[in-house]
Amino acid sequence: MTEKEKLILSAIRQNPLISQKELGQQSGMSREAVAHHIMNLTRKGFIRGKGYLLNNPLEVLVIGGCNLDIQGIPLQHGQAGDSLPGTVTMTPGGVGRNIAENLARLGHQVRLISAVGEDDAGKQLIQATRSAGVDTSSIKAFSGFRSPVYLSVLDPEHELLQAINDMSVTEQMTPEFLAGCTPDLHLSQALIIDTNLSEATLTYLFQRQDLPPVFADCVSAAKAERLKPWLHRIHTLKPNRMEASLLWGQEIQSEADLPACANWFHEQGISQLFISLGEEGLYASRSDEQVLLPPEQITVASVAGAGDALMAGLVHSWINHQPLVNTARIAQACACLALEHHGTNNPALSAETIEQRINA
Ligand SMILES: Nc1ncnc2c1ncn2[C@@H]1O[C@H](COP(=O)(O)OP(=O)(O)O)[C@@H](O)[C@H]1O
Ligand SMILES: O=c1[nH]cc([C@@H]2O[C@H](COP(=O)(O)O)[C@@H](O)[C@H]2O)c(=O)[nH]1
Repeated sequence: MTEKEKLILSAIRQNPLISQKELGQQSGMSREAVAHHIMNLTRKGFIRGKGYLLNNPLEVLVIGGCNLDIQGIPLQHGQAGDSLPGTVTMTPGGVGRNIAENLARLGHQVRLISAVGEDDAGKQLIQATRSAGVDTSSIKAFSGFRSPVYLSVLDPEHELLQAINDMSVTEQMTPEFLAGCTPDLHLSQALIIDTNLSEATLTYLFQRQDLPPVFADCVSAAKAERLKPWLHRIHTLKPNRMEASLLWGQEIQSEADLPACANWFHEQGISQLFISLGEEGLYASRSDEQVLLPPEQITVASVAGAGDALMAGLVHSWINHQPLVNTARIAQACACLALEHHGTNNPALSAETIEQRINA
């Protein structure tokens, strides 16, 4: 797509009923030149027809992991090295996929770029993600690979004991692969990435000049380090306490350390920082405003997916121009809904449920 075509497409995206004359005035081109570019955009498949209806209007793009989550919870404590009766569940997961699913449930147009294996698990993951309302046309099934699996074992109180991720196919999301599925990157209102992406792929993305605001999820302490060279390119970052300490290079020992930590992130170029503090709530910071939100009193059914639902709430609030305190409350409500559900994502999530919850 040429620069002029990009200009025209983004003006049409803002106002699909815009006239060719107005397009010409906005872009400094003659009406004839505009008509020519519109014809080319239609030919290339970006415009569907009269009225300039955009093909696949994209609000949010998510690039990240798509996993099968297998979770085991024993009924009682036991000895290490022994097996125990309990429940084992299998649900769709993966940080990027979870965020995309939650965003679709919150009512947004969202496309997920991800990689699975050419196997039954991959088919089920794509099907479940599509049923939740996500555009799955950019999830590729790679032959010769198994779909990614995240295996977690909780204790009888539902706290995470240990988890293992087996995600080699995720490495297939190479710069070349991403280049092929992101010609329209500049059209989305936000790009959400997770650190399941390799360092080379993150480097490719962060060096692009057509990035919309980037929301980054650290995924885990082991993977958070991948973001360190790119903090100046990130609009919104959501680390938990451990991940924030690791990136900051100092340990957050108490509440009193949070403002200094947030300042450091803002100095690196982050506009919005949200540190998830587990059962201690959520710390939110923009350069001129900070808030420490106390936790909601809830009964936790499963800890998995809370941070991902929180991230979806952050994107949702940003698209809706919410002030910081509302943003934190909405995002925390999304996280709590995930925590109250047995499984990674709560199908009861919607913009209405969240509004009712924060106004209750
Ligand atoms: N036990 C809990 N009770 C109440 N709220 C919780 C609890 N655990 C987490 N939360 C809420 O969910 C958010 C995300 O959870 P957390 O486990 O910190 O996410 P992450 O996946 O980022 O580590 C927290 O910031 C907090 O608001
Ligand atoms: O290295 C990774 N670990 C874990 C996940 C995903 O993170 C979710 C659970 O993490 P949390 O409890 O932090 O929300 C699961 O869906 C799991 O598949 C992932 O994408 N990559």
